Amino acid sequence: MRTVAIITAGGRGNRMGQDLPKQFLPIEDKPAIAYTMESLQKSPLVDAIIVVCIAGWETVVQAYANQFGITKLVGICEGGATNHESIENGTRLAAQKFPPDTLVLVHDAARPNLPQFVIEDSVRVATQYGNSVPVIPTAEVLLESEDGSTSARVIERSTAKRTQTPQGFILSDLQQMQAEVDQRGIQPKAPCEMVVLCGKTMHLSRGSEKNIKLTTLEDIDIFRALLHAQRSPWLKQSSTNSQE
Ligand SMILES: C[C@](O)(CO)[C@H](O)COP(=O)(O)O
Repeated sequence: MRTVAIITAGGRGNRMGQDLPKQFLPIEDKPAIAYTMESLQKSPLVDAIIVVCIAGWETVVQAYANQFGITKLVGICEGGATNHESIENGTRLAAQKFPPDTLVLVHDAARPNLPQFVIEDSVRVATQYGNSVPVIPTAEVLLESEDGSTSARVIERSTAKRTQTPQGFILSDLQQMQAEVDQRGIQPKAPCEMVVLCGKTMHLSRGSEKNIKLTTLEDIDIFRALLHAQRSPWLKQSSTNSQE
């Protein structure tokens, strides 16, 4: 079975408050999306990469791919108005190039620090069960708030999971579920939500605290710190921390 990664880089990243979209921000010596593409390029489990990006940025993505040796890039397409529509565009392109039983890994461009074991476990679980979503436990007590300033409800922490990407699916299943939610007029926030909305079970794989999603400027600081820690030759790196 072949595996294709769809990197979603179609968002504007308004919460970052920068002129450049967050996935294109230069961090240390390269743009965020270059780190993301490199992680998937490096994985022996990934055969091909498709990038879904903001209209007009296609040539920039191709230039970065050339610059950073992303030889697995097989296609770039335009994003949609929502994350769901962007994933649909990427899925359509994947379906033009690969057979229906292809394993698809949908990954956020804004997660540039993707550990190899997270890819491996996502592929393992999706191959075994038909889908996968990397998750991490919730360390904090969770309060639900309707108005943003008060709360009267605690969410059970032990069963709450924080979801990440890459989320794995069989290409034909992904297309079927997208058709179903479109027909029902629903816009899921993430593919794992779509699966649940379609009445199916999502299978959990191992995520990592290091698989950070760049959302605010604080996340850039954390990513920089992670890069420095990973580059420190005198520190032993753990890739399988039990908390991850
Ligand atoms: C897919 C995701 O990363 C799972 O945690 C998350 O839902 C993406 O959210 P975004 O608002 O589209 O960045």
